[in-house]
Amino acid sequence: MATRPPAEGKPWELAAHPQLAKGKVVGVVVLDGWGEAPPDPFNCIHAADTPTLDALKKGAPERWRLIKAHGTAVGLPTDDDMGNSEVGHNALGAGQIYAQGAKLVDLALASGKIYEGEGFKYIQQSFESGTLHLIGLLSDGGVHSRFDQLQLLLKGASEHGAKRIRVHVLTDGRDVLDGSSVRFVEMLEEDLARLRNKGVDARIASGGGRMYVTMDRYENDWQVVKRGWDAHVLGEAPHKFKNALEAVKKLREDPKANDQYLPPFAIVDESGKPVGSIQDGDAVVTFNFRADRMLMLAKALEYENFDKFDRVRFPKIRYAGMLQYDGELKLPSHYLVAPPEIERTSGEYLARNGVRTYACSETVKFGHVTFFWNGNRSGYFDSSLEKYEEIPSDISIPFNVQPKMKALEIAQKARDAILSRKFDQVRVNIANGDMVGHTGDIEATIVGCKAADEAVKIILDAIEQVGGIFILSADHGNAEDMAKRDKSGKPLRDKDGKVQTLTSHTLNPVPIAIGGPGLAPGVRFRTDLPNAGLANVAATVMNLHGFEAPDYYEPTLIEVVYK
Ligand SMILES: O=C(O)[C@@H](CO)OP(=O)(O)O
Ligand SMILES: [Mn+2]
Ligand SMILES: [Mn+2]
Repeated sequence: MATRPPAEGKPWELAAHPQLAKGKVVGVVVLDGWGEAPPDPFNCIHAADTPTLDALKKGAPERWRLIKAHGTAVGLPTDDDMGNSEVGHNALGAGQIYAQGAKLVDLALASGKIYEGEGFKYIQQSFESGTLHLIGLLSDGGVHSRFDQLQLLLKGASEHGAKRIRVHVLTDGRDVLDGSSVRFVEMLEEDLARLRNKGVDARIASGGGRMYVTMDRYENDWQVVKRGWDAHVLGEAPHKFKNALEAVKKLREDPKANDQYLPPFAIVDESGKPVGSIQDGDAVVTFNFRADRMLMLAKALEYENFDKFDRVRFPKIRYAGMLQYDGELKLPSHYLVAPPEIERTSGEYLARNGVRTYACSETVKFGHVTFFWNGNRSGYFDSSLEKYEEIPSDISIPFNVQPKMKALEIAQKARDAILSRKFDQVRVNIANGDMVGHTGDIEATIVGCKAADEAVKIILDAIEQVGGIFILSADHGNAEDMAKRDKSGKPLRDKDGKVQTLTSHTLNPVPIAIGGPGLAPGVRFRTDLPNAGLANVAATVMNLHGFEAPDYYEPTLIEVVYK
């Protein structure tokens, strides 16, 4: 697994592909949360009417195959780690496999290097007289954060001088089972009790469900972050409890409540005063390693000038992210672990070789085909060649109520961009399989999958009209399996006999298909790369644009064979 590409000093100019012509319009479609699994009542993709994708599958094995989208194939610590959008789109765009945030944090904690870095030394200056606040997702999903890393950080910080620690917990239920928040809070309380026994004043101070409190992304809804700010920083929330276990248990009693959407809560003392609001002189660490859903809070914590909501108070704190979340904005400016240096992405190469790119998605996935695709870098490589367009997502409407999301609008934008002939690459992310899949609502997910298929048809028709090429794949699984299963693959049932809903991503491979009238007749998938994964896609896309990929990229999936 590379930590840096061996590219230093290499030219940016890409060699012409010996057999494939330049100048074709290439449609790049990423279906979010769209894996491949056996037919089953809990496989929403199978259950949905998806004639366009079914037709592509018939092109196997020459023009349809499966590729890996989880675990070490995308730079995660182990092959038990499910895929996710960040690592998935990073790999798709970068063409190389990088040790990702989760892995880098593991290494830094295991070696103790995390405590020697600039970021830790910076926050450490607050330990003598201030409180250390840890804010993040309470989960072992491994997508945004991991509980064992929080445990190690708590222990390490206390051993390195933190005397007063407050944890602000965001409950998950999206990367882990709904209801697991209770167990995570219990486990965290056990750890904090151990710290108290050692003389550290350590407590949970506030919290809320990740989708309703704090962890919004791509500036979809600043109110989500404001709720978090109020609870974590100001210590103000509509619900007040004496401890966090009582909080999650009580708040979950509402029949409509779930971990993802728990309302914000603050922990208060006997006199009703918050036990852990954030004050001048305190240190704050956001302990998620993944960027997208921490960036908005990072802005609120770090930017002196900020107008997204009224912060009421802007305490003078020492703030560090677990990682630096945005390499272009250099945000946060202090961080505990250096992020993967994702360089020489296909987006940058293609821009430097004159390829004109249009990228589009709706807000909730917009950064996936731009920021993540380009190696966690915001902005354009060359604004004269690129156009990124965002379609506003529905706000405050659950995705199972509006499962078609903006699939049609994205497809129409892509169609127009293709037909305009102003772009060589038209890249989209279609969100339904993932966003609706995360709700755990099977019927709605089936509707969402059908809408995604219809969107694909619009894009493929446009490619047909301009004599172009398409390449379609996905970033990880989700909608193809909505049941938690035992080792043999049988759905697990709860105590009432109901099948346990799987709201998370999966370990499944994802399909990849190529086609279109512009694809040279002899192009087919190679058969010598059975273990290929998402990182092999970038070289493939470069070939479709008529270029050879750099030699240090993961190999292309295609070959040209004249029969
Ligand atoms: O919603 C998210 O943040 C993650 C799941 O935690 O999904 P994705 O990786 O598809 O963005
Ligand atoms: Mn995704
Ligand atoms: Mn997802």
